[in-house]
Formats: sequence, C-alpha cells, structure tokens
Amino acid sequence: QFTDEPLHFRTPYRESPSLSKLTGLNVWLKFENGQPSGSFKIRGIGHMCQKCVLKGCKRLVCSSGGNAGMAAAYAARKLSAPITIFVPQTTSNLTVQNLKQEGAEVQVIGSVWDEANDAALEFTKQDGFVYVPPFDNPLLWEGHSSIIKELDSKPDMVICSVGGGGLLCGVVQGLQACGWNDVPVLAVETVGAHSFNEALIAGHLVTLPGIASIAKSLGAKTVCQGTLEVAKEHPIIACTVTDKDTVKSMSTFLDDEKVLVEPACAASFAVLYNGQINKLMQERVELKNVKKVAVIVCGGTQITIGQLNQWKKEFDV
Ligand SMILES: COC[C@H](NCc1c(COP(=O)(O)O)cnc(C)c1O)C(=O)O
Repeated sequence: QFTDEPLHFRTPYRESPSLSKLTGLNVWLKFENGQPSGSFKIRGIGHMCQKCVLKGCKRLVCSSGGNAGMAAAYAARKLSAPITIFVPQTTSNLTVQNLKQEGAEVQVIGSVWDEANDAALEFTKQDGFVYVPPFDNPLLWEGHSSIIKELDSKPDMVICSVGGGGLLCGVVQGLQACGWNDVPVLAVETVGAHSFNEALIAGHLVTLPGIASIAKSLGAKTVCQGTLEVAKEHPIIACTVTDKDTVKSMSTFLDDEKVLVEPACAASFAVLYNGQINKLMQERVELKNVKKVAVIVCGGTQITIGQLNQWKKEFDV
C-alpha cells in the first residue's frame, strides 16, 4: 500500500579507469541506470507521485518521452494508484509494452513529446485527475537533487544531459544543498535537441522547430524556465554533441563499462570520449583546475543491442 519511503535506490558511484586514463581527469560515474524503471527519473517522479497520492487523487496522468513514464508507472504501481501515460509516436514499442506491463493505461499521441503533453493536459481536466510532468516541476527537482547528496565528496564538476531541464535543475539544487555552489555543471544536449543551448544564447526560452536527433528522450522542443533561473545563479556551461559521437560513445561505454545506455544518456560522456572536455577546460577559466568529474549516467530504457548495431551502421562508427 501507500509508502512514504523513497521509491528510488541509492546508486553506485565509482571511478571509470578508462575514461580517467583517456581524459587525464579523475572521472567518476553515478549509475542511475540501476534505478527501478531504469533511469534517474524515479527520484523526482516518485517523490512527486507520493505527494500527489498523499493529497488524494483519483488518477495520475503523466506525459513522457518514455522514461519519465516508466518511472511514473512504477511509482503508481508501488502506490496502488491508477495512471494514464501519454507518449509520442517516437516512443519505442518495447517501452509502450513495458508501461502496460507496469499496469499503466497508455495513449500514444503526437510526433513529439510536446504533442503528447498537450493531450495529457487536456485529459487531466477531469475531476480528481492529477498531472505529473516529466521535467517542469519543483517537486521533481527536489527529488532529483538526492543524486548529488549521495556523492561521497565534493566533485570539481558535474556533467549531465538536458532534455526538458528537470535533471539539470535537480543537480543544481543538490549542489546548492551541499554548499557546493562553486561546482560548475556541464549541461550536454545532442545537436537537434539543443533547446537549452539555444535558450542560453538567446537569453530567453527558444522553441525548436522539431527534434532532429536520435536522442528522443532529450526531445523537449523547449526547456523549462527553471533552467534559465538556475543558469543565473549557478556556474553552468552548455554544449552539444553530434548523434554520431553519441552512438560511438554508447558502443565504447558498453565495451568499457559493460553498461548499455540510450543516446540521451551517452551524450553526457560523449564530451569525454570525443575530447570536447579537454578543449573546454582550456577555453573556460572556471574549468581550469577541474580534476574530479562526476558524470550522471542517467540511464533510460529506450535502447536495445539491435538498435545500437543499426545506429552504428547508419552513422558508420
Ligand atoms: C522528452 O522526454 C523527456 C523525459 N526524458 C528525459 C531524459 C533526460 C533529460 O532529463 P530532463 O532534462 O528532461 O529532466 C536524460 N536522460 C534520459 C534517459 C531521459 O529520459 C521523459 O522521459 O519524458
């Protein structure tokens, strides 16, 4: 029945010998792929679902590119709450089946997350239905901030991926809760899903015309306003990586670390494998003395070995 125990697990945090050797840095990995539902999402989504169920709700409604939905379906089952999840057509059939297996009702609507989200908001107008967003809510950021609180010591930098910006807001909230306000965050997007990079350059939110990247889990056409707020108060550097480098990194990471991750996750360590980090450290004064780097291996279920091999052929890596 109802539990107010956190629904997420503490995850392993250890050095990567191969990435440390390659970059000359002290690279540590936070394995959020080991969470129930397969990604970091359960931290924020679980926290928010618990609050909603505690307050009383007839049905949870979640929109997602896939992984937030997986976390919401898992949380709903643990909290014995009914849930309907709206996902875009870019969500893999495997994920749709997995969502149904968790007991969720699933609606596949729209070509990108934004359209599935519009349908979810419409559906939530029914009495007693409560909307759980995938990235834009302070309760999510509060839940995600627990990632940083589990680190054994202060890192010199944190690297994380950005889709809608919920993970980034949670990471910054965690760093500030630990008094590590001077620890810069490298926010990584794939080219074609780079709404945060665009917003930082413009100084206001920018809506991409579409998502032109294989990293569909980063496929929010507009990041949440909260990312621009945190960028005003915390050292954040944004960068992009190509789909090609991301696929190459998925493959190398699988060989080196024996962990299969989706493009949204691999983007975070693609900057290490392709040497971008070393260039950035020469260009950006705030990264000059960085030695210990904490990379959030955010996980995600939208990947199979077959899909990776198909992408390796497609991108010739
Ligand atoms: C469209 O999708 C948004 C969200 N995925 C977000 C996501 C991110 C980025 O997290 P965010 O910046 O959205 O909080 C990173 N890594 C993985 C594996 C993810 O699934 C979702 O599942 O609904």
